[in-house]
Amino acid sequence: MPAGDIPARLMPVSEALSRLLDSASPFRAVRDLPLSECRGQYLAHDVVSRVDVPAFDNAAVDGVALRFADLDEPGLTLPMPLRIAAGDPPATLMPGQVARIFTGAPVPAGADTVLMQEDCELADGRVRLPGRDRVSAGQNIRPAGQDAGQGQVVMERGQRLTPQALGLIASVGCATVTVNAPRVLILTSGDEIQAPDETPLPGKIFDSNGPLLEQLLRQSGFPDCRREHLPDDPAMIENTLTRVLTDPQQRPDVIISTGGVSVGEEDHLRAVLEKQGRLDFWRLAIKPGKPFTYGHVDGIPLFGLPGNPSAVLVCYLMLVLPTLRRCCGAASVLPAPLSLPADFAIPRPGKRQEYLRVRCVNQGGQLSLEKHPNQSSGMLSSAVWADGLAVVPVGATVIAGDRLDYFSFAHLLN
Ligand SMILES: Nc1nc2c(c(=O)[nH]1)N[C@H]1C(S)=C(S)[C@@H](COP(=O)(O)OP(=O)(O)OC[C@H]3O[C@@H](n4cnc5c(N)ncnc54)[C@H](O)[C@@H]3O)O[C@H]1N2
Ligand code: MOO
Repeated sequence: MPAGDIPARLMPVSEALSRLLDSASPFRAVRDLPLSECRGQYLAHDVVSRVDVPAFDNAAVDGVALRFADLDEPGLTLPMPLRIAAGDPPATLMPGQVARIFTGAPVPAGADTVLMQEDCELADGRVRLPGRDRVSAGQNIRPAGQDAGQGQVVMERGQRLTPQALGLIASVGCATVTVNAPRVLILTSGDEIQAPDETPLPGKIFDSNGPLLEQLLRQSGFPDCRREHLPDDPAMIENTLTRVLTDPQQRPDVIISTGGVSVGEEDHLRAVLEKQGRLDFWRLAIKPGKPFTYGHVDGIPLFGLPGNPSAVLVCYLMLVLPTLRRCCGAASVLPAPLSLPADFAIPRPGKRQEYLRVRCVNQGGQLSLEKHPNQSSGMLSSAVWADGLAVVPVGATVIAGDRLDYFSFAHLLN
């Protein structure tokens, strides 16, 4: 499509997402990291357990270990010559005896059941036991390999390293993991943009997209990001792209730009992309975010987000992040939305699928969605007020009580 031509139809969001996911190729950049440094990142390789977890049958409670077959009528009293604490080596229990045992300690060979100390009477090296009818054979024993078996894949490539995943990986004896480590270049654009620490100048605005995108990336597991700013000058945009693509120290794996992709005379990014690389598609039926642009330069994917900050937020969460996750090998790239009633109306059908900045509120135990009164894509205060996005499909109208798909920010960034 020659630069300047405007496509007759806006591409549906679902089609754009399918095309992005289909085009996602695995990241080549990976890095070995200690567990303490990789929270939130995505595994590049499966994690295989080095051991059985637990490594041995162990007591789930503080009490006594015995043979179920030794139990009889209530009141039977047996000698307790053994004492086994967590960390002790394996021991053996003789028939007709019980062992004092503590939570996490190895169940001695010969024992098959553990009773809680509250259910017995311990005195003078002997134990008075309950009757067999009050006990189940095998109770209170956590069997070896219950959590993970030696050689078992416990975490798969593409899975995210949550705190609980890191705990599991440590439990199977792995101290480092290999994570995807794409370098992301954030390109903000526009002659009107100033850094937030500069003196405000007439006609200029402070850059919010740069900090917004950088923190979105960090929070979603992509800490290796760098920012550059582009003026509204095609030659300088070309030079910057050539420099970063040809210098191995700077060459990114992904580029995310903001601004300069609409139809104005100062919107040059798309034209440069077409000249220097390949434009895959442009203009979606999404609100905010209509001028969303996707292409490649020298084989590197470039997501061209619009300049309006809330369009950046929506396009990142709904289109860019799912694609990055797929490049990491993730099977699931978007959370399932909740279906919640709206407490507002949208009387006129729209031509674009709209992502409203909403809050989920609890009224007397019933959850419902409240919409920020100002949905301008130039505003970020509404995105701070909101805790998620509600989706209004193309052509739909809404009356209060209608259910909408709702994605919380916490869930989207989880
Ligand atoms: N004639 C038309 N005009 C516009 C259309 C259209 O279809 N026809 N689409 C509108 C829509 S929708 C959007 S969204 C914007 C997006 O335009 P661009 O992607 O080219 O973005 P810019 O024009 O460069 O910037 C838009 C807006 O965002 C501000 N901005 C840019 N960068 C930053 C930054 N780093 N931090 C904070 N704010 C930023 C910029 O100053 C503009 O106000 O186009 C509409 N126009
Ligand atoms: O698609 Mo734009 O972000 O609505 O203003």
